[in-house]
Amino acid sequence: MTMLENQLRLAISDEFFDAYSRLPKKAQGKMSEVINRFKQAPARSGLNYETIHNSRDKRMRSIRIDEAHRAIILKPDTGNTYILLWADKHDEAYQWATRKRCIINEVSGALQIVDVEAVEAATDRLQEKYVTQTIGKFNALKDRDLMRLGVPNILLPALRQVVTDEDVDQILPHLPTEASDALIMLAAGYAIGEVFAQLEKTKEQPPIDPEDLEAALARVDSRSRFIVITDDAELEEMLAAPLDKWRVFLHPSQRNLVERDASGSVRVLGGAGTGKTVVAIHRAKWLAQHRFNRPSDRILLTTFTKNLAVDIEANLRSICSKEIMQRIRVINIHAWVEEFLKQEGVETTVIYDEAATEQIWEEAYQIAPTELGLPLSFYQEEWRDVVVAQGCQVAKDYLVAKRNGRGTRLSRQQRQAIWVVFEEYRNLLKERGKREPEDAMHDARQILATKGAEALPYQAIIVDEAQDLSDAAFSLLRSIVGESKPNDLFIVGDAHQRIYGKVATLSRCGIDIRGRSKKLRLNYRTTDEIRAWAIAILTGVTADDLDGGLDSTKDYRSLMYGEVPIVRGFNRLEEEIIYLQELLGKIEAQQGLSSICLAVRTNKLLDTYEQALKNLNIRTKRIHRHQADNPAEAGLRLATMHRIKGLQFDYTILPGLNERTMPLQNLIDRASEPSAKEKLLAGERCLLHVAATRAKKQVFVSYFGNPSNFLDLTSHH
Ligand SMILES: Nc1ncnc2c1ncn2[C@@H]1O[C@H](COP(=O)(O)OP(=O)(O)OP(=O)(O)O)[C@@H](O)[C@H]1O
Repeated sequence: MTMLENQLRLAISDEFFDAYSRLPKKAQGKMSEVINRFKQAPARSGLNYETIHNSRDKRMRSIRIDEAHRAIILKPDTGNTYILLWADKHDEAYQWATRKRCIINEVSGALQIVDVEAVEAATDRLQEKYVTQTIGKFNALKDRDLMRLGVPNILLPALRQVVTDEDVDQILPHLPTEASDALIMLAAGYAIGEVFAQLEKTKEQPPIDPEDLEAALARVDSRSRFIVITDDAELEEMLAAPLDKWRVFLHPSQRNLVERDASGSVRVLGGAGTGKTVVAIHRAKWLAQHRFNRPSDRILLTTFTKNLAVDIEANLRSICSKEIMQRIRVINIHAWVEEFLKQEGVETTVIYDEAATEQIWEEAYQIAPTELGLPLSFYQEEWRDVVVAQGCQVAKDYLVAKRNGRGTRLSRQQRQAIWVVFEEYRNLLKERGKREPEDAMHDARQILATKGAEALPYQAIIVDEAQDLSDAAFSLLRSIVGESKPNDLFIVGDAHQRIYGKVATLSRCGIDIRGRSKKLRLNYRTTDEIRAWAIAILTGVTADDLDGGLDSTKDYRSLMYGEVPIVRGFNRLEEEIIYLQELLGKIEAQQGLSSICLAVRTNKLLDTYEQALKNLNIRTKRIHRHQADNPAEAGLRLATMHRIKGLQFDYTILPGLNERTMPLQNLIDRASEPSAKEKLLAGERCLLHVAATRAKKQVFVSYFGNPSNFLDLTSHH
């Protein structure tokens, strides 16, 4: 009899997969056999379900894996759903089981695993701390409301004792993930109504049956930690490879974005590492599977950087069938535009490197009105921040363009006089068969306007790294997918990570996200120490919400903890290199060099470090633009900070953070006016923020000579 025939079902918790991956290889093999036997016939499988004495949950049983190891399974009193929870050495497995209880939250309906012992200890600690009367931070909140947000009953007394932010930190590790999200928001000062609204819990669940495991497992909160096995092949696969949890377990805030119809375009914000890319990938799959599944349907998943597109495609492949993959096109926006123009017979080279336009700028500058006395850099900034940013094609566009954030005031006549230089620059480019990316996008849009969106197969577009796309890019994407319709655009981004200076406003590009804007708050990548350090780098930087409003980082947290980034200073490069050599040796002894990325501000610096490390016989490997990184390949990863946007590593090493390198002095000196300088400085801070947030475990920062001014701020952390 198979599982389905006798209606017995097996659910597995996310923690089980962690525990399983820590078992010795042989025990893993045995464990798989046990699962298979269970699936054949749970009641008659010959498996011995041992009761666990002193267990806080009477339904916990142990099953023998081999001589030394046991698995813990929840055997239901009623119903047919068994839940596999843990695997470990005999004594440790029993200890785990005695501490835990599996409960169905009576208000939220989620199935939750609570470490009763740890919760009791935390409650005692807080009660001892506040023996005298104090006003708890969350006292005004009703029990029922907290439970609706996912707080288990048993944690309410502890929560009532919370006074300071440190107390909140004590509680967070014991909460189910949906409730930690809510608590972070409450601690950051959100009103309960706002928390309900943002976490989509405005409606109370219908009455909950606290015995009905199956109903509980089907709820979105439970699905962040349990999977009901319906497909044997899927299970095999999950057990065979070390499980990337993002493939299976989505946070409720993530799943609510993925598996849901949207009446129009959606925008998702979230700090570094909150799973924006994960959500984009799952969304593409869901749409291709459930919404746009005719053979001719196509979904475009686009990014700003080429590397990330390559990486995303590899990840997408790991969760999609071949058939679904055929309907999803993953390509960075610039490559798409070049390909499209080529198909349309437009011969042009798109130039991405600003340095490559320098010569042409100088030629155009020859005709600049001398009476204005504006330096070339002024024209270049004005071009980038006003003309290109707002897609000005003719003088009239520029005359009415907004010049927010530009310091020097210009009269109408002056604008007219200046426009001549821009026109000349554009013409010179065209003469040489070249185009700037934004102009190429504009041209592509013009072509589409005559052909109509029906000429293209795309039913939906998903955008990652939206913060680096311009108005021209979004206007083009709108044309590609056609008139507004349900599920048309799904846009994820984070303005704190904007490193190419382009600011778009979606509403100006025909993209209306009102009522469909969401936020992700839990960092799944880095430790909270790295997150806090990287946020401190952003001091003074204001971030927008991609639609003309503001975004904040006050409710952005990580639930993993580790060491604060280590900052070391040296007098000379040679000394820094000796330090790096030692550091690399230490990490290599534990984990191999391929888990480390060394990232620096400029290509020139990268050459310097590469050479120095080669001289020391340290194996290195540069990160390529066109190739997904193969973790099996040996060697320390090397890249510029720009190149690693969207990627991640166990460790990042950020050397050469000297006074004149970060911010890059040559760049800052070119600013023609204070406001332009401010903008460049903010961009440099964002760049360091991006680099620091690539690390999962640890960040090592160093400099030689005088340190970067950005580092001062973080020393207080
Ligand atoms: N639900 C989840 N469960 C487990 N891991 C997750 C989950 N969501 C995301 N992650 C992991 O968190 C890390 C960061 O995810 P992702 O790259 O999607 O974040 P991001 O928001 O796009 O980051 P960034 O903006 O910094 O590039 C990845 O290792 C991913 O696998």
